[in-house]
Amino acid sequence: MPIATPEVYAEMLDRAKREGFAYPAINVTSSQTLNAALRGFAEAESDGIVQVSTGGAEYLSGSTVKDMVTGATALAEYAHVVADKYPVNIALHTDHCPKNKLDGFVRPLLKISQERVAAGQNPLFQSHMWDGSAVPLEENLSIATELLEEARKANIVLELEIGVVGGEEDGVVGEINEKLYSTVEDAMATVEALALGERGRYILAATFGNVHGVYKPGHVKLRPEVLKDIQDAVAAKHGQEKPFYLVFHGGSGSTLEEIREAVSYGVVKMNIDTDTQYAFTRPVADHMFKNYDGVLKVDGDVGNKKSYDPRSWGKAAEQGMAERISHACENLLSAGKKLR
Ligand SMILES: O=C(CO)COP(=O)(O)O
Ligand SMILES: O=C[C@H](O)COP(=O)(O)O
Ligand SMILES: [Zn+2]
Ligand SMILES: [Zn+2]
Repeated sequence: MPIATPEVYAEMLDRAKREGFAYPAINVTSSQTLNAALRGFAEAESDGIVQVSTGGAEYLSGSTVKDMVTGATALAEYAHVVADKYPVNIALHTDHCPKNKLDGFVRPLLKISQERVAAGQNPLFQSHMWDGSAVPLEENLSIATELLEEARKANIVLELEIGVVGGEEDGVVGEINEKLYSTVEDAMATVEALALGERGRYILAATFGNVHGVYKPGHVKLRPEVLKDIQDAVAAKHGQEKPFYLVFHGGSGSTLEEIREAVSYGVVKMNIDTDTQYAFTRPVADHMFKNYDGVLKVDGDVGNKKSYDPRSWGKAAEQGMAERISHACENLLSAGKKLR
């Protein structure tokens, strides 16, 4: 299928909320991890979301070039070509973008899509995230208002974040505190500033103890009921059931119970990176250890071309990552639900 059009993406999100499932959103950093994601979604017969972080985009441009817009554009153009060969709908998204990177990432990408739409084409990406969790809520929502209008002009969905996700991204490392839980007041202020879709479509990363990465059991305390409280409070005031389309960050390492409970409160997108990174790298480690004297020229020998050809271990890596993604589709109940 071609990459999801704005209409198909809207239908994907609406259907997920209506039918109570969510899409995995998989971070990719190369054509190969993208191919793995497409394969994983196709094998699960699930539509899905592929996303690029600012660091991923920089890496994609070439590790010495380091230009986020170049890398994100290249990945998206490549995806627009190869996605055609898979029987599922894939939306392209960009992940966490803090304030100091907006001018070098989300704003120029929005401009590229606005130009495409003005020329009668579809946008390059279907959604972008503005991560204002490091600035005060008022400023977060004021920047969100401006970006929502720009996104609307390009038929793009905006993701925003209230509360803070733990881990490297938001600089909250090691500590678990109340900032990791969004409040009903934050949610009310969000609706005040952005309405509920009438001024442009957005999805909301409301946090409930989420932390990026995988930790030993007991470290992360997810409280999905925070999402229910937020949905119920806004529903009571605005008369819409489950008003927000919610995003679950830090999906790696979460239990099936936590995932299913969050989905039941209106999560439509769950980000997974760390677990799929491991699933890609694990078979490579296996290959290198098992073929030690093939990938290395041990004791003056010549090694084995078949062992060090990047395709030989790359295929195993893709398969490992694809399997983890199919598993995520089952956990999130998107498996078997591809639109058409
Ligand atoms: O939230 C994420 C990307 O935005 C992914 O988090 P994990 O690496 O914990 O899965
Ligand atoms: O937001 C978290 C994702 O895992 C992205 O990570 P990254 O910035 O290292 O690419
Ligand atoms: Zn954040
Ligand atoms: Zn995240």
